[in-house]
Amino acid sequence: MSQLLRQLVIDVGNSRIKFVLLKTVLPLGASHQLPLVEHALSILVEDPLPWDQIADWLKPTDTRCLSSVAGSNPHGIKRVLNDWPESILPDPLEVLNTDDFPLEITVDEPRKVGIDRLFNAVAANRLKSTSQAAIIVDTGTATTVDVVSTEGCFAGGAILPGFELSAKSLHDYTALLPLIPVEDLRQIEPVVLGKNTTDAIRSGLFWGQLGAVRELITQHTKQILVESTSGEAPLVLLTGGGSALLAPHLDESVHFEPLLSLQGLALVAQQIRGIQ
Ligand SMILES: Nc1ncnc2c1ncn2[C@@H]1O[C@H](COP(=O)(O)OP(=O)(O)O)[C@@H](O)[C@H]1O
Ligand SMILES: CC(C)(COP(=O)(O)O)[C@@H](O)C(=O)NCCC(=O)O
Ligand SMILES: [K+]
Repeated sequence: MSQLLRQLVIDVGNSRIKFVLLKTVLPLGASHQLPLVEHALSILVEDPLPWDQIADWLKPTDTRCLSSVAGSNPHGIKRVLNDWPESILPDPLEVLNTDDFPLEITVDEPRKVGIDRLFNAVAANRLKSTSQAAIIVDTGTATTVDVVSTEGCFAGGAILPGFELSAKSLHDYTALLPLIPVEDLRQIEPVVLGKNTTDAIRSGLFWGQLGAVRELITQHTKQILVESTSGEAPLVLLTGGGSALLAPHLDESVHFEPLLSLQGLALVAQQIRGIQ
């Protein structure tokens, strides 16, 4: 008989905290599936925590619900845990660390890799075929462009400033450049040839980030194909808070999965519980 597993997962990043309620139908069927998103919201790290709204997500059912908290921002995680409303949200509460789950990590210092990058790799392993590598673009505070090997190992990648961080550093480290809100990039596609300071910054932020991501995908793909025995093109996944801006401009073969690391976190919690 099939059973429904609900999971509340919370990913605490450097800019935003993401809250997602996911459901998985057990036993797991086709392997190429991620937990399904029922509800999602994100707040700035300093905003009040939206516990009442999350409790409302859980009200309509009495299905069991696992909750997990993790992310790349230890200070933010502490705030979430200290504020945890035990009376309205379900225990048990799992707080995941890099050591908590099985994923081969072939980099110099595995323990130093951001856990959000590893959750992406776990989710990518669910989506890719066993003869294929994966490239994951995650546009958050930092943008990461990472590689998962054909064998499913987190193999490393590249880290660069994301949209908002780039905008902020142009303003903070120059005398004359204004702060450009990232919302400006969402509203209209920036012109390439900026005729004033603001348009020139918008152009650099948008087309520069897009160009960097494209080039890193190209370089990773080249390397993957050199090392590959199957010759299969990698699965390219796009995620993170800024991913909707890039999605329309990337190749159609790129898979847009805006909540990939939260789904990866849910999969890891399932593994730890022996649910899969
Ligand atoms: N609601 C939003 N309004 C404006 N920008 C957003 C929003 N959500 C995400 N972003 C963009 O995404 C980035 C944050 O993405 P996210 O993946 O949540 O980052 P992190 O995990 O580092 O907190 C911001 O820097 C911003 O560029
Ligand atoms: C690269 C990151 C800052 C990305 O975090 P985010 O932008 O999602 O908040 C984070 O994964 C991190 O702090 N990593 C530690 C260093 C590493 O991954 O090698
Ligand atoms: K991230």
